[in-house]
Amino acid sequence: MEPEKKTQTTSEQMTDRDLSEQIKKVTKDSHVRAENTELMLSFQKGKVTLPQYKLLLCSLYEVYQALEEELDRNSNHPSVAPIYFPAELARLDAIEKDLEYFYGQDWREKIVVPAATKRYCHRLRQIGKENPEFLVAHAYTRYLGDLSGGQVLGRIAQKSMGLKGSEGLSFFAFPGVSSPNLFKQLYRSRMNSVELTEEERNGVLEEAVRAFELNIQVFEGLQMLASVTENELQTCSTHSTPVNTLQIPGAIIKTTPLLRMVLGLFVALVTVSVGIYAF
Ligand code: HEM
Repeated sequence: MEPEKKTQTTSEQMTDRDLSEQIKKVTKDSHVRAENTELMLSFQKGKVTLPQYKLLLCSLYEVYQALEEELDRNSNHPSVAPIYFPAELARLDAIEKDLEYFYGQDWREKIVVPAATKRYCHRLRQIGKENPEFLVAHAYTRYLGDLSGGQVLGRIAQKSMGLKGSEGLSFFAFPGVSSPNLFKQLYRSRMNSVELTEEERNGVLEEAVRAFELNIQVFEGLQMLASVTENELQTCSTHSTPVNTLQIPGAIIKTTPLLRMVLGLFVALVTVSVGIYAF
């Protein structure tokens, strides 16, 4: 039998059969696409605006809430236990802190997300119930991304939005991880220790590509939402009383009664104007 090919990295011994290598390989093109979305390009060029960043935080809140709830619920599952690192990686509390900083104490009532974010969360909850072994693909995509490019992006974001210190940027900080590179090595070795059948392994690899795709769709949805909200709909929403949603193509915005009234008046005015013009 042919020996497994070894790939030497700085201090790790990897084989082509390692999940961490396979997953990196199958998502390589998706990573390039994700990096080149308009939103990520704005980040890299130091052009991310505060409204864009606030909207991104809203979506990250929903995504990490779903991801971390499903990881917690399945923490004893044999495919999840090895990669379960809530103390080091969990992002939800940090995002909540940032949202409170930007939106104030009633931030929960101001969450605005594109429809793509809802789809991403729906998928996370579905696999949490039906295929918990796929959670490794989603945890990899988000957490290793946050520990890699995310670190640079945090510093750029701080500069481009003129934020002082680390306020509003908790999302990028991992106080429980002293060396992101060493931690990534540990994480990869834990991924490689997950026992998967051939079918499950293929499912995980497919799911990783899907995870990147879902992220790309969120970024595209956010870009669209930012252009609509920047001028008109900056303060939206209420979570109390039944949640109301306003559908603009590809987006879900929770609206206040006042906002709905203003929009209603606007539509009525346009209708009357068109009527007068036609007359
Ligand atoms: C501005 C956008 C981005 C930049 C500049 C960036 C940059 C990087 C860099 C420099 C690495 C380290 C590569 C290595 O160690 O070989 C990395 C790794 C990674 N990134 Fe990104 N990234 C970006 C966006 C994203 C997004 C949007 C995601 C996912 C949603 C993502 C997921 C990952 C993952 C999972 C890894 C770990 C790869 C591995 O070692 O297996 N990245 N990124």
